[in-house]
Amino acid sequence: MKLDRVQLTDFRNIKSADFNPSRSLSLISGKNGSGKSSIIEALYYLGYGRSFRTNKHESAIQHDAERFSIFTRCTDDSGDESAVGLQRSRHDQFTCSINGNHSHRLADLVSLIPVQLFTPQSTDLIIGSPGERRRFIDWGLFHVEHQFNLMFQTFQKLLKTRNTLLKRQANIDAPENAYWEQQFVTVGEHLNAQRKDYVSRLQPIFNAICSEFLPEFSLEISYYKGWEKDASLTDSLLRKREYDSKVGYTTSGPHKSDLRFKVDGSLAQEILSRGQLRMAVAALQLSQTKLFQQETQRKSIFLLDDVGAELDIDKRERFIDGLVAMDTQLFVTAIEREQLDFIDKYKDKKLFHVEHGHVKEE
Ligand SMILES: Nc1ncnc2c1ncn2[C@@H]1O[C@H](COP(=O)(O)OP(=O)(O)OP(=O)(O)O)[C@@H](O)[C@H]1O
Repeated sequence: MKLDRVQLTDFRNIKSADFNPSRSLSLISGKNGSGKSSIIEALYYLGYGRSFRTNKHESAIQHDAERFSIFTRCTDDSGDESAVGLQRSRHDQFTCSINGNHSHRLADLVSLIPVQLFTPQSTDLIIGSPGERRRFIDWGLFHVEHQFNLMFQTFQKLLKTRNTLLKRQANIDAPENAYWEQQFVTVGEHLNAQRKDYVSRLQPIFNAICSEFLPEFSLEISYYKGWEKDASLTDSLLRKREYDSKVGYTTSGPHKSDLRFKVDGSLAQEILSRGQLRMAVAALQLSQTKLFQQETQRKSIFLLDDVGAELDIDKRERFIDGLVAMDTQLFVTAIEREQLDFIDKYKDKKLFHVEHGHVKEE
């Protein structure tokens, strides 16, 4: 997917912007508070239907405006053109429009435009909560496995049902409840198998990229399924039944799965510096981009916010080289162009300057 034109209206401090990004690399520079991250946030909305900075859509609507809108003309990987729009008002639910057809289904938008993001907070992928890492794996599965979203939504519903039964102290073995338990196990084992398989496909790519990005360390990534290693989910649920009833929720299952990063047997966050952790995250994201391309023959859109704050100059260059070589459409923000002085070597690039919410091509 490539975005050919982007139009923003009443998004944060951007009253109105209309620009044609490069199909390869767009550098967006400007002073603090000029609106660079707002552009990245708006593009992220196209890929996720939400912000990465806030859960409140209202915060992204320009003060005094009723709604924001984000519109793009894009070309997919088979050369078909689409017009995609998204609006959020202070009151409505989510609505998007794809080639004139309106939809309230987030999945319609999200499956169309695959977007990845790297920001100063990206180390959370390693040091943050397991939920961050599950979302990372699930992004890959969502874009690769057609039925993944349906299965994931079904699992969430089954988990909710099981937790409700546990809270009510219901007898899980009663015939009317045993059905739900069985469904939970079937879908849960399936979800686990897909995640495990995804991580095993990602591992060799990650190892190869890490040996280039962090050659001084041997970084290993492993998958924890969310319950005891050698047990089936049925056995684990049975073993924890009494405890789960006491606490009122399910303590084992794929909703507890995680990724673990280790360097010589120790947790990566105990060994690596902050900059090295960022490189590990960059390697992880590059691996995911590569796997996504290999398995779908599609290209993703990559957003790199405030790259100067994240990585030193050769790491920045290596990361951007990797993304450009994979033909992702890349949007990079920096306070000053000099933070990316190596950028001159890229042929197909565009430079944009942002000032008080106005975007101008240089
Ligand atoms: N809802 C809103 N309406 C109008 N302006 C807003 C809104 N939300 C944030 N702003 C303002 O938008 C401006 C742009 O913020 P943004 O985070 O995009 O800046 P930036 O260029 O990325 O800055 P930095 O380099 O400091 O990260 C800020 O001055 C912020 O106060």
